[in-house]
Amino acid sequence: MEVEAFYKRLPKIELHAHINGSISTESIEELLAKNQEKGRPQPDIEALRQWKAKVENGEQMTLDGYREKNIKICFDMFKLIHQLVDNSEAVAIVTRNVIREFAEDGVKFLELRSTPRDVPETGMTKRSYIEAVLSSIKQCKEEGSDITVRFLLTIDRGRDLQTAHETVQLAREYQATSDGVVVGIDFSGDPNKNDARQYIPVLQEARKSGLKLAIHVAEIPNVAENLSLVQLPPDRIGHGTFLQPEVGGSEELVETVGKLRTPIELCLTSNLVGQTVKSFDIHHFKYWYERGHPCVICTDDKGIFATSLSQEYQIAASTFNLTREQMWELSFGSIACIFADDETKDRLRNLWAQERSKLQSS
Ligand SMILES: CNc1ncnc2c1ncn2[C@@H]1O[C@H](COP(=O)(O)O)[C@@H](O)[C@H]1O
Ligand SMILES: [Zn+2]
Repeated sequence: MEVEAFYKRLPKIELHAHINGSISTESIEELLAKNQEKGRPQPDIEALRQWKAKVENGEQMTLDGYREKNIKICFDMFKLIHQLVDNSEAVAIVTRNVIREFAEDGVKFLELRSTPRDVPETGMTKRSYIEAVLSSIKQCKEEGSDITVRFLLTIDRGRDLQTAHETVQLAREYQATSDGVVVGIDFSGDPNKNDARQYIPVLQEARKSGLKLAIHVAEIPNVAENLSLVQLPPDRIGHGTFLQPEVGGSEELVETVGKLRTPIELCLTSNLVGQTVKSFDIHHFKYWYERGHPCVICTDDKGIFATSLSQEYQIAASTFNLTREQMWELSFGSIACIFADDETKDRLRNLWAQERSKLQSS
């Protein structure tokens, strides 16, 4: 079987996908058409179009030494997307499309994450935002999509503590009423903003309520901050780019994460385009994978980085010379890292076994 077809057919787990960062070009067009139809003002997203065109052509990847700049541009892109996704209907459309796109790419279990926003001009509240996401997850389930979806509410480190606290309150509320769909908290946002340590009590409070914690750690170097975050400890680490001493982390960071065996969500293209990693061959995936540490390959923002999960698997396999068998094990091993009960994990493991025999016979 062709490489591309193999990685698409391989059953996969996606655990690190920001809803708005995952927006496809088709969704952008759909939202613009909707605005037109309803006579709503169109946001100026020319810079977003240009960025997407460049990333699709691989142009952003050739930049060197532009870490701060590229990461900064990513956050400017999120602002533009947020201008377009400024009402509950748009949130529902993007979520529905993102789920369908991941399902189409062979993802069988998906944890989405998103920052609840209110936009008074359109009447969107944080609650209607969350409900729009939940309604699309429900709709996809009712349509019989071959994918299980869970939802994490995002605390944006660029916003204040009060907002973070409110997000935890909302997560608690929906954890109790969403039929098991809301399972935890994602801590993310511009890593250059604020001191993450101030959010630790709020994150601890979330954990006390039984919410799982997926925390962006070491997206940029900062030993003191990152040490406090890994010592929480989170249930999963996002990125973990600067944990090792060789890249500006520390022995203590590596030892702590290694001892706790905190799974790491690794997003190769995201780090390359964001320029926190200079080339695929030196991506920290290699370090953690070779140590036998729990590693999960993820996309982060497939819309902003013009990628797909099957493409990320393909990149990891070709960069590090991994066999299809090893990639299979990587995908299978990711089941252990999902935020779900043992019954769900067992169901997925059975599904993987079925898919394996189908793949072998084709
Ligand atoms: C590039 N690496 C990253 N590092 C940190 N935070 C990121 C991120 N990529 C995305 N986000 C976070 O997700 C939001 C967009 O999705 P939602 O509107 O929440 O669905 C961004 O505004 C940012 O806060
Ligand atoms: Zn992320």
